[in-house]
Amino acid sequence: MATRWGLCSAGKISHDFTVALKTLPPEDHQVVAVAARNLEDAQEFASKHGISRAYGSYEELARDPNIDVVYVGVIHPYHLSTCLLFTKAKKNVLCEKPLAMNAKEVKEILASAKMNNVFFMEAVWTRFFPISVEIRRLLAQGEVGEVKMVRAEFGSEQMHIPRSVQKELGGGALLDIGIYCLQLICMVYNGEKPERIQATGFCLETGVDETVVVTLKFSNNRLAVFTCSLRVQLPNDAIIVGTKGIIKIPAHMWCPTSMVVNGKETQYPLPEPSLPLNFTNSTGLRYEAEEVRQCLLKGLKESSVMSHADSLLLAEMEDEIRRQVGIVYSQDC
Ligand SMILES: NC(=O)C1=CN([C@@H]2O[C@H](COP(=O)(O)OP(=O)(O)OC[C@H]3O[C@@H](n4cnc5c(N)ncnc54)[C@H](OP(=O)(O)O)[C@@H]3O)[C@@H](O)[C@H]2O)C=CC1
Ligand SMILES: O=C(O)[C@H](O)[C@H](O)[C@H](O)CO
Repeated sequence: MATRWGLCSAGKISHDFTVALKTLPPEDHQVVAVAARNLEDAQEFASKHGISRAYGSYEELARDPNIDVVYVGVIHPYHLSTCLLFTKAKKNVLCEKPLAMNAKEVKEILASAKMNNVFFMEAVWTRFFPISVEIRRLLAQGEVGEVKMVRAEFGSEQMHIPRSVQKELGGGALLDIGIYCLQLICMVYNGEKPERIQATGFCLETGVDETVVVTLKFSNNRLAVFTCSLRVQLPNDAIIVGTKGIIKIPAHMWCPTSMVVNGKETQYPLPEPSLPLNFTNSTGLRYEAEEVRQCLLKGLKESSVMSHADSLLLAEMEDEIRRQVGIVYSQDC
């Protein structure tokens, strides 16, 4: 039976997610409903994508009994309220990254998911790409020895995008794109808490971070460094250096289609989209969707690849980095 998806928002990433689902077998994944703040937006989205039900409020989606899982694609200041709405309505949820504005909100969401006994996952889509699966296999089998250094970058010019730069819309490089570097580091170091985090950077006049550089020290003198920026395009690659070898992830490290292991490159092409996409390589959103389906089929409440503990660790590290750089959201007060 197909997994029946309901979409919360008719925005840009909801469009890409829907296009990505269409690259999977229709007997496995169906979008059956979309909800937006305005009914006209939901209806327009539904007609563009051939979705049967359109709602003019998120509450109506929460009341729809014929949905297996809700995809939350609203901007991040609204992740807390929407996730609580759906978990309390006993809906399984896949919520876009970052899961929330801070660790306090993340804890509230995860507690509600647990209390209501629903599946819940932060949509860190990178973790489900075939390259990420292969990296985890290579690391587990010791192919590059003990990892001593991870370096990652994500910088792109986003000064014209309101939600990237305005504080009340959840702007800031770290939460929007730095999170991809941080999640890679956490994945490689197996969810270990760093012994030390040192962050430096600066804010825009709006009070959100434009560019941040972070170094992290883990046990046994293992290091990581990452840069994120809303101002400049960076090489946007990543490298994992072990005592016996090197894994390189060329751009775009957050949605990779090629990898170089000890000098040997392998390509992992993505399926072509049926409609133009808003973001780079978005048909790769299919892999996280399939992970959700597999978890639901097994009756799991969380994914072992992007667990609740992984989301909390990310949020706590983001809080610490923001504390050092001086980025404060209204949600922190
Ligand atoms: N995994 C990935 O590759 C990507 C993930 N993302 C994540 O997805 C989320 C949405 O990003 P994106 O789609 O680009 O954002 P959009 O600007 O397209 O907004 C998404 C939706 O959020 C709601 N929204 C927007 N502004 C407001 C507001 N001022 N007040 C209340 N609700 C608002 C709207 O919902 P409605 O339709 O109901 O009106 C809107 O459609 C972010 O959290 C982002 O981090 C974004 C891009 C790529
Ligand atoms: O998750 C992402 O990839 C980012 O949110 C977007 O791609 C970025 O903000 C460009 O708008």
